[in-house]
Amino acid sequence: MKKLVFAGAGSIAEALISGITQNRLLHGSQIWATNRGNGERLDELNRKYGIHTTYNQEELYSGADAVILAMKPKDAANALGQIGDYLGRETLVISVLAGVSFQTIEQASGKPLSVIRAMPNTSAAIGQSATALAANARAGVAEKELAKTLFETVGTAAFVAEDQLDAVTGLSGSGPAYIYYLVEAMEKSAVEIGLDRTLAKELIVQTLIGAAGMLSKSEKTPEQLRYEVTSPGGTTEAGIGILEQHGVQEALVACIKEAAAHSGKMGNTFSCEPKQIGQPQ
Ligand SMILES: NC(=O)C1=CN([C@@H]2O[C@H](COP(=O)(O)OP(=O)(O)OC[C@H]3O[C@@H](n4cnc5c(N)ncnc54)[C@H](O)[C@@H]3O)[C@@H](O)[C@H]2O)C=CC1
Ligand SMILES: O=C(O)[C@@H]1CCC=N1
Repeated sequence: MKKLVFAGAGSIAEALISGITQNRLLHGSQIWATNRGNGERLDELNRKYGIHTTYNQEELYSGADAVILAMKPKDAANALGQIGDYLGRETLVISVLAGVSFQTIEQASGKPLSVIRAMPNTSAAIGQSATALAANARAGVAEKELAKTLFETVGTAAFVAEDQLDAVTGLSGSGPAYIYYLVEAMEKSAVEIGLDRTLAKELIVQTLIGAAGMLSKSEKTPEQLRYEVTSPGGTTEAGIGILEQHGVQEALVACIKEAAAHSGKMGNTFSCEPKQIGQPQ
């Protein structure tokens, strides 16, 4: 790949740019980005990663091998309406938009496009995303390979059916936020029980890394691993008893189901006049 374009320059675009450049799949000079009008943000990305930034659509899209749609779903109809004219048939469109279907993307662009939908997460910034991908019927073997290589550079990547993507979004797209929420509570309580904030952070982070390593390397289920920590009549049992009283596991199940359902609804915030695919613009 010679030229990769980001339409949208927010959190997920930066996480991907960071992971892609750190892992040297592409040099910053091969990456281009634009946003809705925040020039300072584009300057920041240019300084940090050496990428090109522009509001000139012709310059942005010409010769692009792939364009990553990385704006909010509600802004995508407008964006696709504008950029559809600049996308060549050979340009692969990669959408990270939560909940927006292939059909909607093609209708909004008014063009038959090779589209790959991807649901990464922000851990792409350090090469640790868990990404699920789905390809439309026009995306061929080479396009799928390109997308897989791109997302494997920033973590793991696997193809799923399009109808699985809302579930993936609720689970692993939003997933890092659930973990950070838990860590916020662990940090708050650590200070309240008398630990130094810096020490607490080190202990929490290593505990997470260790638990993630056990989940990944051990053949035991999470439940078995939890039982091994929980000495009868001990501290873990006392603590988990409080989580059970508060219905924390049920709350987490409801959280993930709600996030997945919301992903499905996000596609509906994308409203556009359907264009006839294949008609001249
Ligand atoms: N933040 C995350 O962890 C993840 C986000 N996503 C998806 O990525 C997309 C972006 O999310 P964030 O980065 O969190 O949002 P954000 O709000 O941080 O960034 C959105 C960017 O899109 C730009 N934008 C808006 N309209 C535009 C237009 N017409 N043309 C070009 N750029 C335009 C904005 O200026 C901004 O740079 C969403 O669709 C979301 O569903 C997917 C996976 C993870
Ligand atoms: O919160 C969101 O809608 C996006 C999609 C997955 C993670 N962030």
